[in-house]
Amino acid sequence: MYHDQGNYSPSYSSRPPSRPGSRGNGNNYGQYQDPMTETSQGLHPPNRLRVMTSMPNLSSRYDNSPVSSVSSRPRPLQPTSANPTSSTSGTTPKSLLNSALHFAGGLIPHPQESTKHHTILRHSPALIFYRGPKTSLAITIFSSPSHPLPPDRTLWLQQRGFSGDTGLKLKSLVGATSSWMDVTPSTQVKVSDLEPETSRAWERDISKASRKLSREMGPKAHVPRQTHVVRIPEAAEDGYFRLVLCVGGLASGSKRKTLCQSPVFRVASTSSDSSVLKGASLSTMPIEMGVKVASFMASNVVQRYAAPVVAVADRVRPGMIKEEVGKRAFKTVGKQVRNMNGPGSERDGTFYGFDTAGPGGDVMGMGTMGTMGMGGMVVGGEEGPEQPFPIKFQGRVGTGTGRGRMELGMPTTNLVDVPGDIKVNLRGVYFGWACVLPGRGVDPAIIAENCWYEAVIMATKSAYASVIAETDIKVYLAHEFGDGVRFTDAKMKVIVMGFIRPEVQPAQGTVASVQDRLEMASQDVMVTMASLGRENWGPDMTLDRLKTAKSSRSLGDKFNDARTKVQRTVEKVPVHGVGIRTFGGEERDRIHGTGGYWVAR
Ligand SMILES: Cc1cc2nc3c(=O)[nH]c(=O)nc-3n(C[C@H](O)[C@H](O)[C@H](O)COP(=O)(O)O)c2cc1C
Ligand SMILES: Nc1ncnc2c1ncn2[C@@H]1O[C@H](COP(=O)(O)OP(=O)(O)O)[C@@H](O)[C@H]1O
Repeated sequence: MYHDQGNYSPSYSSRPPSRPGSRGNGNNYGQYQDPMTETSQGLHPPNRLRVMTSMPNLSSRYDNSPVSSVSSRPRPLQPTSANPTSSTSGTTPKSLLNSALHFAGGLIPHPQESTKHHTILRHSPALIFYRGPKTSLAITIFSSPSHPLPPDRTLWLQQRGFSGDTGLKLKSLVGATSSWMDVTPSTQVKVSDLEPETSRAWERDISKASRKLSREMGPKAHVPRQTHVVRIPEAAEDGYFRLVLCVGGLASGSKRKTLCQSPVFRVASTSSDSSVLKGASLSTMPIEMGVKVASFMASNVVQRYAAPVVAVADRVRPGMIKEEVGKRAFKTVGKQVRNMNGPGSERDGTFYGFDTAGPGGDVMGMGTMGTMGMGGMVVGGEEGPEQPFPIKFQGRVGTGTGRGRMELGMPTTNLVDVPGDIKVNLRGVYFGWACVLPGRGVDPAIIAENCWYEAVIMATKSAYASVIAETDIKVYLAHEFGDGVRFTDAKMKVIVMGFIRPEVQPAQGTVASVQDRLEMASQDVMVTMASLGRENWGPDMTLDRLKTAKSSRSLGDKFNDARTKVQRTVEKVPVHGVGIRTFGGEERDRIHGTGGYWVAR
């Protein structure tokens, strides 16, 4: 702790968990909930004829009037944020979009398509609202017992009515010459990694589809093999798509062979979009009515939330994202670290006596390991943090699980509402300073204002399967606040000063023993205390430095700063959640990579 006489004395006494609870929802947009996850209690899709004829009565149908829900299973799209306890009425963007989603989603009556040996079942509704880099589609692949899925199976996104700008973008993004885009999910996860509500909904879909397949093709003609959550790249824009299951065609260099295709689906944002009817056929026409309804309702409401920000964003649009991304020194440093085979990685392995897991796939930037002096106890040089550190951000204290407190005697704060770029770029164990802001959840007698504590910051693989590679951020403050003290919901500022080590992931299906975790944790705390105890590593000096770095910038740089700020604001406004496309989708695609995940059945 800084400006305090208290000694650090970790308490390792075991106490029972007092409040087991959930983690943050992994949503970058704070409290905002994904409209797609709220459909489970939503509206019963009106009958087909009404779709075509009821448009003039929309306002009376959707303005404030709760409409009774007859049934509807959850429509899983986003396993990290399923929230079945939602309202079905009102004029919030989400409830309006829900209505529209059900309104339109029930209209295309082909949730599965089969060939002789393969079936693709679509779990997601036919109408998928754009939700930024997390736009995704869930399917389950079935195949006949004689045709298990080959390991080199691939999934491709094919746009119907593919042309114009979108075509060019897709091509430039994948460097391909055709309109097919490889969207094979990058990560395999276990069923236990899935959000339970979502998992159950998929299982219900699978049982229903299995029964239908048995009736139509004979008992057990096709059996479930894999469920895929495919990330729909932003470059795909609005329009009609289907997924095509193939074998070969990637690095293997072999020719791509089509096995089966998914039912068609529609990706729609609420931006005014001339491609609305592109790719639509007679059988999909009704859905367009739904989309129009949704756009009409959502854009009216969303305008109030997002219009000012989007307007500003549009003015500063050119090149902004490039600058933003270019400024991410993380990337370069991350690469350096990844290239550091040899001394650095060996040190981590032996230092903690574990096999260390490096950053996965597309995760950028682990930060810098600095130099280890003083018998391996400090990170970084005497002159203070090295680029890209210090990195400052803020989050909110979420609910804990009680596990760390009980098992290690070390409670850790699960930080939620952390900016998306932090969750995407940090991966591993870091050290720095943290300050709990006065206000909600904070007893001023226990936590003084403006008090910076030495902190271990853990950016670990997200607890639930997620469409893009994000981390959960946990903070351990090197201070004993007393028995059972919590500051849930408080705001916390964090300054990351340096990188200690990659996260240690024990072998799949196992957890590190309490003793090993305690060993790692106490080593981290010691490195943190020793490193931050040096002259140029204090919080005040760091804050001054951060300020000076800003004030010594040229006017041009400052202008860039301002633009970055606008960009951040845009990213924070839940525009993606309500289906508005902002600029920079392609850059985001590059950052997030193919994304997606799959489970074996
Ligand atoms: C400073 C610190 C570092 C830790 N590092 C690791 C680690 O690398 N791997 C691991 O499996 N557990 C590690 N742990 C232990 C778990 O993260 C611990 O069980 C966690 O605090 C429990 O929180 P949770 O229930 O929210 O997951 C560490 C704990 C602390 C306090
Ligand atoms: N030294 C500390 N570091 C971080 N959080 C602390 C500390 N002391 C108390 N807390 C509080 O305790 C909570 C975590 O404890 P708990 O809910 O038992 O979860 P866990 O055991 O999962 O870490 C934090 O959210 C925070 O409010």
